[in-house]
Amino acid sequence: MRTVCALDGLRRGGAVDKRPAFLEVCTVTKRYGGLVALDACTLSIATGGITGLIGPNGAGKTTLLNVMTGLVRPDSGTVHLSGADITSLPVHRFAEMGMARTFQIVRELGSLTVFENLLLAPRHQSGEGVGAALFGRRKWWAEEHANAVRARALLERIGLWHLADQPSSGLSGGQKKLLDIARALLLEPQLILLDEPGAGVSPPLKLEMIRLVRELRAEGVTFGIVEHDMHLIGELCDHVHVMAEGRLLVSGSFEQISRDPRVVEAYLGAAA
Ligand SMILES: Nc1ncnc2c1ncn2[C@@H]1O[C@H](COP(=O)(O)OP(=O)(O)OP(=O)(O)O)[C@@H](O)[C@H]1O
Repeated sequence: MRTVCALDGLRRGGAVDKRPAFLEVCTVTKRYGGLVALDACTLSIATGGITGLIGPNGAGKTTLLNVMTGLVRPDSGTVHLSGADITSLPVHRFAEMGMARTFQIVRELGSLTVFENLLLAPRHQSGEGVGAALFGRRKWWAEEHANAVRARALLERIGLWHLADQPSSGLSGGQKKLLDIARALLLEPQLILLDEPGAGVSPPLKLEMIRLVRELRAEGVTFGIVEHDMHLIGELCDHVHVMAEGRLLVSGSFEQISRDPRVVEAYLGAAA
């Protein structure tokens, strides 16, 4: 697989990830009025790895995730998946291309049970148009059965099967985050982008999350993780990009970026 855009990280110092890129953003700029949320940002997520995206508040991490998943269109620059330019694709095509994501704040589906939440999550399946209703009923039932089996298997995997019939509004913050990952997994993605998976999650469930992400990576899933929890980043990520003011500041292993004075300065500057 070729790398599409020249890696600015080389010029910025730190260690460049030499593995093939699964997802690349090339000189992406996004403005909100006079505010530059992303400023010619270039970085990549390596195939089969767990890449961390960190940076102080307002650095542009969530905006970048939104651009990567088609929710926000960049003013300029491109997004490439396995070398193909996907910048202008409609948002639903991103899932078909093998991408799924979770959100910083889990969408509330309060009155549904935990199991229903998974059954009603978007997934790849046959259309439900008139043609499908007339000719595809048997196939539709087979798919619904397979979906239920899969939903159960996923709930067992994330340790929430015993809560399947409970309203999802009663779940803890961490359980909701795990359920959101399970919803993403229904798409059978090759790449999952997690937006602050550790926020509001208790230490035992954080361990559960670490175990799940490692297990999925071993099965071949690629991850991109936006996170403020440095313990989670250190435990999971084989490569970390540090963003500041809409740009890539420095990249490297967790150990490398932890001792980089520019990283310390970016965080202290934001706190000042
Ligand atoms: N829809 C929007 N309209 C206007 N400004 C926005 C919008 N989305 C983001 N911004 C601004 O863009 C900048 C980058 O925001 P973004 O949420 O991407 O940062 P972040 O690194 O994810 O921050 P945090 O760690 O606090 O979540 C911020 O100054 C933010 O206020």
